Amino acid sequence: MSAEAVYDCIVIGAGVQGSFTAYQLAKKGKKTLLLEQFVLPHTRGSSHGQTRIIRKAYDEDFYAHMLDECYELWAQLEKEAGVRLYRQTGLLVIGPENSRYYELVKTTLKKNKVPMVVLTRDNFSQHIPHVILDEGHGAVVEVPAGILYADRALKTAQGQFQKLGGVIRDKEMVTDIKPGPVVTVVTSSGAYQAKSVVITAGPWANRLLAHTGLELPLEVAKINVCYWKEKVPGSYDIEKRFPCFIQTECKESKEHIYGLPSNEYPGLMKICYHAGSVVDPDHRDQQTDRSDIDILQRYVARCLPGLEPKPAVVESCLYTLTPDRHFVLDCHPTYSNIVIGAGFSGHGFKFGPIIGKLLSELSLGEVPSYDLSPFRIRRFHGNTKSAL
Ligand SMILES: Cc1cc2nc3c(=O)[nH]c(=O)nc-3n(C[C@H](O)[C@H](O)[C@H](O)COP(=O)(O)OP(=O)(O)OC[C@H]3O[C@@H](n4cnc5c(N)ncnc54)[C@H](O)[C@@H]3O)c2cc1C
Ligand SMILES: O=C(O)[C@@H]1CCCC=N1
Repeated sequence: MSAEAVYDCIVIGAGVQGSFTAYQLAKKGKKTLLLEQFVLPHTRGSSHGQTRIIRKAYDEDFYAHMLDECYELWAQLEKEAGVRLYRQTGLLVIGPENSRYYELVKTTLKKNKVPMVVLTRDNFSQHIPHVILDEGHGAVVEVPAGILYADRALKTAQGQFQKLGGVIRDKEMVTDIKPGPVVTVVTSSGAYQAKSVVITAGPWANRLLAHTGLELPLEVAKINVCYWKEKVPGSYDIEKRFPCFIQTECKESKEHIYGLPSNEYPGLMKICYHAGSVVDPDHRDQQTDRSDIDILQRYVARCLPGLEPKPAVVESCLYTLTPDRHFVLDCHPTYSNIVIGAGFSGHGFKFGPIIGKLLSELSLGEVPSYDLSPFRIRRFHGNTKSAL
C-alpha cells in the first residue's frame, strides 16, 4: 500500500462523537476517514432523534467548565454552516432541597456564575404552570440551558467534515483492527491503514476493543423515549416558553426523570427515565421491559396534570454506561495511537464539539485542552480486562 493511501486518522463510528472528531481532524488539515456500520442517518445507536438538552446543571464542576467552550463551538458551527442547532429554553431543576445532589447542582451554577432563578413555593406555579412541586422540593431555573437539534447537528458535523475533504464510508462495518505503528482497519468491504485510529463506537465499543485485547466496564441500556400528549394543546410548548426539566429524585424514583418542551411532535412533550434495561445493541427491540414507563406514568399523573398519563409515542435509544457515569476519553493502554471515546452514559451529546476536539488532540499526540483525569481508563483499576 502506498504512503499516500495511509490516512492520518480513521474514526470508527459516525455518531455524535465520531462525527465531531472527524470534523475536528479535517479542520486541522488531517486526511481522515469516518467509517459507519449502518447507512446514514440511522436510529440504532445513541445519537438519533430531534432533540437533546444542553445545560451546566451538573454536580461536578469540570463538566460546567467544559461547557463554556462547548457553547462557543456549537455557535461557531451554526455560523459556519448557516443552520440553527441550539435553542434556549431554560432548564428547571427540581429536587429535595436537602439532598446532596440538588445542593451540588446549585453550587456548580453559582460558582460558575450561570444566570439562574431560584423559585419559591409561592411563585413556582406563576413561573411554571401545570407542574406540581413536591413538599420539601426546591426549584431552580438555569436560564441559558436549552435544546440542541440532534439529527440536524449530526448531519451538519458530517457535512462540514466532507466539505473539508473528509471521507465518510457508511454501510461499512469494521470487523478487525490490527494494531501497529500504522494501524490496519478491516471492514466488510476492504482494509484501510492509518497512523492513528479513534474508536467512537457507542454501544458497540467493547466489541471493537476486543480486537485490541481490551474490555472496558461498560453496560448498554435501552431507554424508552416517551412522548406525552398535552390535554390542552400548547400547555407545555416550547413556543409558550415551557423549559426543559430535570427532576433529580421524587416519590416514584431515586433516578432522574427529565423532559423537554413540546416541539418536534406538536402537542407531545418528551419525558424519559434516566435508566433502562440492559440490552445487546444488536437486539435492542427484543428488550421489552416497560418498568421505566410505569414509573414515568405514575410521575406524570401526579406532577404533570396537564398531560395524558400514558405515552402517545415510544421510541428507543441506547445509553452506554460506565460505573461512575463519567466518559472514557483516553489512549489505549497498550497502543498509544488507538484512541477511545466511549461510555457517554446518557449525557454526552451536548459535549460533542469538545469531545471531538479532545479525541483529535489525543490522536495527534497533542496535550489535551482539559484535564482528562476523570475520564482516564486507569480509574477503573482492576475493572478492565486485558488479553495482552
Ligand atoms: C434517550 C436519550 C436521551 C439523551 N439525552 C441527552 C441529553 O439530553 N443531553 C445530552 O447531552 N446527551 C443526551 N443523551 C446522550 C447522548 O445522546 C449520547 O451520549 C451520545 O449520542 C453518544 O454518542 P456516540 O457517538 O458515543 O454513540 P453512537 O451515537 O451510538 O455512535 C456510535 C456509532 O458507531 C457505529 N459503529 C459501532 N460499531 C461499528 C463498527 N464495527 N463499524 C462501523 N461503525 C460502528 C454505530 O453504528 C454508531 O453509529 C441521550 C441519550 C439517549 C439515548
Ligand atoms: O444530559 C442531559 O442533560 C440529559 C438530561 C438528564 C439526564 C441525562 N441526559
